[in-house]
Amino acid sequence: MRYGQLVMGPAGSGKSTYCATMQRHGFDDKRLIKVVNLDPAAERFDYQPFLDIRDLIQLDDAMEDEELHYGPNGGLVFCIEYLIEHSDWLRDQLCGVGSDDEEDAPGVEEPDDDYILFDMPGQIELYTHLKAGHDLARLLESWNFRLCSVFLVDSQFMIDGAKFLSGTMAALSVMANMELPHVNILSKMDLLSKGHRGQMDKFLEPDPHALLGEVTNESAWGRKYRKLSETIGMLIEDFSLVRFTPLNINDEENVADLLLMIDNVIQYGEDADVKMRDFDPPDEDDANDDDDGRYYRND
Ligand SMILES: Nc1nc2c(ncn2[C@@H]2O[C@H](COP(=O)(O)OP(=O)(O)OP(=O)(O)O)[C@@H](O)[C@H]2O)c(=O)[nH]1
Ligand SMILES: [Mg+2]
Repeated sequence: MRYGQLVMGPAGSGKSTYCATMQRHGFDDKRLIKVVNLDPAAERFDYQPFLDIRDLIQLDDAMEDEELHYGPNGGLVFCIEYLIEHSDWLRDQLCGVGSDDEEDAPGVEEPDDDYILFDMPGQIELYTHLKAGHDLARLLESWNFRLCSVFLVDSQFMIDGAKFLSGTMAALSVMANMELPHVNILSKMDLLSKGHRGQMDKFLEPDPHALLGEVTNESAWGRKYRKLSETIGMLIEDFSLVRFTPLNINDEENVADLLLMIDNVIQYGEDADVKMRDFDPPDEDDANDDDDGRYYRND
């Protein structure tokens, strides 16, 4: 089985830093977490990429091409579409050259629990409404990846009601478009002042009505479109659609908890063998033993 996180979010929200942090955390924990760079415009990152889209196509290729003449934004979208059109390249790199997973060819060895983070570009429309992000997720799933969308939003942009709503709507669009289990992260918590950190608490278990009160009283626009804002608030609340998990990359416990949460979402580790051990027969009145006198342990 393969496990993957598609790490998405607006430009500069901390995606590459998140990948580097998780890889380092895994390393300390003797756990191999690979990172694939899918940002054709990336210049530097602090992780060891297992695979790099720039070996297939670079942003400059799309921008300098005589016929294409893309600007940086269209160029980026072109590169991801190009990657999907050349999915053989990606599959060979991810699953081994000549691998034929789609047909479940006999003799192809499945790697044990491959765990891969995909560091995506900050071109948010790739995930909110274009087909490219959605298609990439389906491709990976067809190669036996169990995936989770990880959507990062910079916590500094989420400190008032209006910004929170707009970040929430972006997260909702990604959820709807990607059709994957989804985790939202408030990144860069270490940069928030103490005061702002306190303010942030109300967004972690959001009460859309309270937030909307704040939004709708703020401006003439807010008052005029009060009903619309209220309906959006109800949508968020009724479906419990959006939750954010804060991340301070300097707090190891925070990093470990977040990774565990995502592991649970993609059911990583649940297929591990259940090991049985014999213990001395427990006391007669010990209520915790199993019928056959054995304890079960999953380690
Ligand atoms: N203090 C602090 N800085 C951060 C954190 N995450 C990212 N940064 C900084 O924010 C800037 C952008 O971070 P990246 O990780 O490159 O963000 P990105 O989302 O990969 O950016 P793009 O790929 O350009 O969209 C860099 O200067 C990082 O050092 C964080 O958790 N704490
Ligand atoms: Mg990046």
